[in-house]
Amino acid sequence: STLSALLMKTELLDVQGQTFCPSSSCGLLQDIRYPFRKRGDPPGCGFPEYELVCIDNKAIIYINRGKYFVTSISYTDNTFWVVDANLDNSSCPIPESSQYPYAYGLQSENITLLYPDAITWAAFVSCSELIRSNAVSLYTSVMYKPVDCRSTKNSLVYVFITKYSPEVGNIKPSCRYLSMTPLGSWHVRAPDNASFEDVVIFMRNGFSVRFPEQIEDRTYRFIINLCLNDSVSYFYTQISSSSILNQTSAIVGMDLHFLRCVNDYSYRTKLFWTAVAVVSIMDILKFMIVLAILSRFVFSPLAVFTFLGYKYWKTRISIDAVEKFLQMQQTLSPTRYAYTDITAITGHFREKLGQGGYGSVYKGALPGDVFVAVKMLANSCCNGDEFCHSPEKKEKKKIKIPRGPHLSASPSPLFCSRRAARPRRRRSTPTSVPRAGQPRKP
Ligand SMILES: Nc1ncnc2c1ncn2[C@@H]1O[C@H](COP(=O)(O)OP(=O)(O)OP(=O)(O)O)[C@@H](O)[C@H]1O
Repeated sequence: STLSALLMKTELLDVQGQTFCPSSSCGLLQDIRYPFRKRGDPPGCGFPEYELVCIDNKAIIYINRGKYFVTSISYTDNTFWVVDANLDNSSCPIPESSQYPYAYGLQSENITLLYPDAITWAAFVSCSELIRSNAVSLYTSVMYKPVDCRSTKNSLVYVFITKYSPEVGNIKPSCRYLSMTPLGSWHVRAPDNASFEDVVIFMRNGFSVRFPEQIEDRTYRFIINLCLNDSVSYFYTQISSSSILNQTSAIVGMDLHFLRCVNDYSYRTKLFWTAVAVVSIMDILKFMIVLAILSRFVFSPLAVFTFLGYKYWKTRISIDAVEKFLQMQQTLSPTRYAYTDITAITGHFREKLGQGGYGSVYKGALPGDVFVAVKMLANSCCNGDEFCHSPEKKEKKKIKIPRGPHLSASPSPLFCSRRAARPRRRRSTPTSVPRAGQPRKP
């Protein structure tokens, strides 16, 4: 069903309006298709030898200029059943064939395609002498059965059954050949002693014709070449189309087109399924090759570029973090304040927060209500060296640990590092500060 869907899809994709060889019917005869063709079908449909003409709901085929009705077709057995169209409706019909006696089957020099599937044949002869008893031919025994309804005084008509190869060359010297016809099929054979009445029944039923093997080989090559050309031209047509849909469907459509073509000419035969298998394998190979090419030239570079991009992005992020940090540090750089500023910031040293080793710490407020602690050096022994040395060290230390919690600490404009070279810190006690609460000018 999937395949049918694909084939139907291909039908939809066929924008060229190309005509394939759909099966047709004629009267009761349904599903007429490859290797048959109907008169008027496009060239390439079926074979000329298998051309059928539908007249009055009857499918007619010409075999060696003989006209026959096709009554049934068996695509599984590669046979079809025909009845002589010139057989009259009288009770005394004989084949009207004016053809040369069949050397073998129905073939002639020009026609090598159609072979009867019948084993038994009826041969009609006209003799100048009475044949009294069963005659024995050179190779096989044949029984001459009189056809009284066709005989005259000077021409006595007989019929005899022969197998495989008609015994035309071995008829009696007093007899001349009239006509012959195959009877039945491989399975349905006329008995050796069949009477004329029996032969009439057989003739009205017709005989089976098969598709010979050698045509299939020739046919296979023909079909494959035809369908390859067809699908290639389909591909170029699609590629040169202005529609993107058509262009993208060119590659897949080409395969489906090919399969559909083979199916039309060789409906679900061994050839068709072989073509399906070959096309499937080719498609898998094509897919793998395309995948390998894409991996080599697209996916691999893409993965490398993605990785490099990711690395670059990560680096940018960390650089941005450092830049941000450094910018923040600019606001922490030491600022010189006048004493009047300090008094304004601390509100005239209104609120003392504590006492350190070097001086008292007061609460202050910078513009924008930023609260700071202000230490007033009251007990410096080192001329403010602490203010000069410690900030650099502090900066470096901070860069190494950019996300430390101290970054968000409120800035202290008068910040004094404990790492500054100074004497071992003394515990701050009120008694150790000589002028606690009386800050001197910094
Ligand atoms: N930001 C602040 N907020 C509130 N109080 C503070 C603040 N900074 C300092 N103090 C008070 O001031 C006192 C002295 O602080 P400081 O940092 O000067 O101590 P220290 O390190 O012992 O001094 P030094 O470095 O001069 O030896 C603290 O004990 C604390 O009570």
